Amino acid sequence: MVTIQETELKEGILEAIEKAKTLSKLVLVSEIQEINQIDPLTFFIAGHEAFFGERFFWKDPPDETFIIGMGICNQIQSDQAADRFFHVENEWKQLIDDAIVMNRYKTNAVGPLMFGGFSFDPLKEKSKLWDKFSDSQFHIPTFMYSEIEGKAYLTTNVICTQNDGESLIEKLNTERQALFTALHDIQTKEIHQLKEEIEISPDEWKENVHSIVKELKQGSQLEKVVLARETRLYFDKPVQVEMVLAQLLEFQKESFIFAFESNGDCFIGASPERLIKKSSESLVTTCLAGSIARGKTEKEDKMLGEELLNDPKNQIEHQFVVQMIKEAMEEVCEEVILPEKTHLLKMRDIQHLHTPVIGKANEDTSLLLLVDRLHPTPALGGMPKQAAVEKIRKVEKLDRGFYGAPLGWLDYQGNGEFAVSIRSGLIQKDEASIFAGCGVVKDSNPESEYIETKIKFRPMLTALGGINK
Ligand SMILES: C=C(O[C@H]1C=CC=C(C(=O)O)[C@@H]1O)C(=O)O
Ligand SMILES: [Mg+2]
Repeated sequence: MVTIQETELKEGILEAIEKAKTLSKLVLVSEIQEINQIDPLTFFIAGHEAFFGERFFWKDPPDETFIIGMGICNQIQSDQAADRFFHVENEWKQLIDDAIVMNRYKTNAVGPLMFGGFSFDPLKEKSKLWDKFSDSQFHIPTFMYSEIEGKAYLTTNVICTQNDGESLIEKLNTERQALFTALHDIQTKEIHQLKEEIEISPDEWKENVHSIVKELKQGSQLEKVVLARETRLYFDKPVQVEMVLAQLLEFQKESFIFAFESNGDCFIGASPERLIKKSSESLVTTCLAGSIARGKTEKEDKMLGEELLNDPKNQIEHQFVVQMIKEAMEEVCEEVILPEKTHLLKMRDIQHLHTPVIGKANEDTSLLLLVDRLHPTPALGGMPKQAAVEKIRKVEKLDRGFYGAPLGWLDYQGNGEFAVSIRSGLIQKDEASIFAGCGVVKDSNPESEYIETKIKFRPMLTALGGINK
């Protein structure tokens, strides 16, 4: 049980109400305390009754950072396409500029933090699929459990207005107590079963790959276009997000694992791809493109890895990403370091060509500025960026929504991390959509690319119960 330091939070709230009166605006109060570790998934499950639809879950690949949010204390959302990254950053700054933060810890990812992301392309014609999400959507949680390098913290955030009074403190305390009581009363529920799996227009997708290959060969300005597709799944009862998360945590340990609930739907996945991480001035990003299956034996797996490393088509696909990310990083960094040789990154179902890139950011470089500069990398868009995005907008049947786009967190000190939200799906009660795409270059073959997307569906399909483990 956490001991709640009521007095500190109370003082903060009373101060914030006064400040709200003086400034005639909302004031955010944030209290942070170190607590005993709680299993992150258990904390997420504990919010099922009281905070369903208002939760998020985040884990990074080395298991250094777990962030679980409950309740929406405030949100930043918009469907505005122009300058959307700048717009979100501005709103965030305005909120935290006047915030009262009671933080004695020198740790990232505690205190005021917003979690969320952006759609892949705000100019794509909208379908019903993503009507529960805005093009830019971030939640500032009421309660947040952060586990950072083995230490655990609880943040409590509250927005105060000039009309609030002491009853706000009582309400918050009751909610917080209920959440911690629920930790000891986790009930197992009957698991959903997959009834039907429908690939959306696979032949049309292959036709699209074929046409793009033809265009690339004819010497258009385009050099690479990533094409994605969808599989729709039907279940016998509502999908239990918690069970899917448990599966992802068990089988996709090398990935970012995320869940983001919004208005009853849940965007969830296990992505191996980091877009950008910022901790003070230190930056880390990843070039990830070029894929092959895992082998059934160690020997076969090694052989496949070697084949991938030496395959010209996959190397070209990968090098477009390296080229673009290197350029982007050089614009905003004092120094950029990347290995000379491409590495392999192996997950349970797939292996990729991988080039990690690190840099030291110039002083005025913000995380969202970097997200803006990098999204979409040629691992999800293509080369050149603008022409590829326009091509995808025109020919792709899928409304990508949040798939393939930046998803992650930003704290009040400017630190944070965004993944590229691939190997993901959208859960909608007793239905779900899962997404997968492929980098199409001159030497692509529609059938092989199709098989590659089949492999990329596997992490989500397994987690949803569609493939026996
Ligand atoms: C677009 C996806 O993967 C990207 C990331 C790694 C490898 C890729 C590839 O080899 O095509 C893709 O560029 C996806 O998983 O949906
Ligand atoms: Mg590929």
